Amino acid sequence: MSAVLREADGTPHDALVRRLDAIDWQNVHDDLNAHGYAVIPKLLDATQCASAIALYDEAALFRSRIVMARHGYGRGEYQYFAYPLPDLVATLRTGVYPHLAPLANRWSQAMKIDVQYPATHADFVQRCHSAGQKRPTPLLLRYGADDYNCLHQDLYGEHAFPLQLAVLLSKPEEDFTGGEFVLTEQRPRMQSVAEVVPLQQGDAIVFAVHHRPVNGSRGVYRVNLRHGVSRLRSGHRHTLGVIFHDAT
Ligand SMILES: O=C(O)CCC(=O)C(=O)O
Ligand SMILES: [Fe+2]
Repeated sequence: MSAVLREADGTPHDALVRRLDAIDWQNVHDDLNAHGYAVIPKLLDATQCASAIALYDEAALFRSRIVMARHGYGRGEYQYFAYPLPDLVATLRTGVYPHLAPLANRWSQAMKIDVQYPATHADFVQRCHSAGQKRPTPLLLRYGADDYNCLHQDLYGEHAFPLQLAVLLSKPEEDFTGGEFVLTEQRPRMQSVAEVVPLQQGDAIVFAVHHRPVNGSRGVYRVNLRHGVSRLRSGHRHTLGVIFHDAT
C-alpha cells in the first residue's frame, strides 16, 4: 500500500471520528425526545467490537471489578476503566459528548433544572473533578448464561450528564440468546412503561440516565428512567458503557 493511501485511511481513531461525524445527530435528538433513547446502528464494526471485548482480560486497564450478585445488582460482572482510558473509549466519550450537550441543555430548560452543560467533555469532566468526582466511569460488562442486570440508574455524585451510551459488542443469536436491553419509564402518578430495545452487534444506544421531559396536555412533566438487561438464556454477552460524568 502506498504512503498516500495509508494516510488517507488514517488510524482507527480517525475512522471512529469520521463515523461519529457521519451520524445524523438531529435524528438521534428526535428519537431521544420521542422515546427517551436512540439507537445508532453499527457505531462500531466487528473488529472494533472484538478488540473492545479483548480488553476485558487486561487487568491493568481497570480500576475496579464488580461482581453484581455480591451487591444485589443482578448476576454477571463489570469493570470500570482506569485513566488513561483506552483510545476507543476516550474517543467515544469525547467525540459523542459535544453532539449530546445541546440536547442535554434543552432538557434542563424544559424540566426547569438550573444546570447547563459546557460544549466540550473536557470542560464538563473538569467540573466533575473540581467537585471531587474524579474516578472514571466508562465500563465493560460481561454476562454469561442466566446473568442479568437489574433496573438501575448510573448516578455517581452531584454532577450527572443526563444521557449515556452503551454499545453491544456481542452478536445476538450467535454469541448469546436472551439478554435484551430494557428501559422503563416511571410517569408521575401513572404506572411504569417498559421497552425492550433490539440491538445488533456494534449498535449503540443513547438513553436518558435519570429524567427526561415529556410534553403533556398540561405542560412538560418529568419521567424517571431505569435501564437493565433481561436474563441471558445462553452464551456470553459483552457491552461497553460510556457514562459522561465521573464518580466520587
Ligand atoms: O449491558 C447492557 O446492555 C447495559 C449496560 C449498562 O447498564 C450501562 O452501560 O450502564
Ligand atoms: Fe447502567
